[in-house]
Amino acid sequence: MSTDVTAAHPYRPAVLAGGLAFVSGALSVDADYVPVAGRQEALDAAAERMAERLATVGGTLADIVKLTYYVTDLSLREEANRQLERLFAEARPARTFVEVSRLPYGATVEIDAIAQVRGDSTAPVA
Ligand SMILES: CC(=[NH2+])C(=O)[O-]
Repeated sequence: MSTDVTAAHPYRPAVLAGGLAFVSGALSVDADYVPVAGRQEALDAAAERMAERLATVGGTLADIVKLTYYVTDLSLREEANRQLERLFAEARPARTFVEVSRLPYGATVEIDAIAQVRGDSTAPVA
């Protein structure tokens, strides 16, 4: 999936502050902002886009300490739990999981994150 990390938005995909990376919410949409269909596919799309945003400040999934999931259907929680196990194994981040009435572009999932970016990152903020 191509990304929107360089697209024009009035916010940055991720911001470094005090050794932490704050990742803007990543939606389950494709490169044309069309909502990704399918429960697992939507979760995976949002996670992939969140990881791309984190990468703009040199972070990886291994750096994540907190996730927040916003979903339009709370019954996605079981699939989201399996996704977390798949992506993070034992290195489990903290998480908040909430149902919301609507998300931008008709997406069904949005994920944001806080990460502790390690190492000597020289990645520019996009
Ligand atoms: C999609 C998103 N992060 C926003 O703030 O609209």
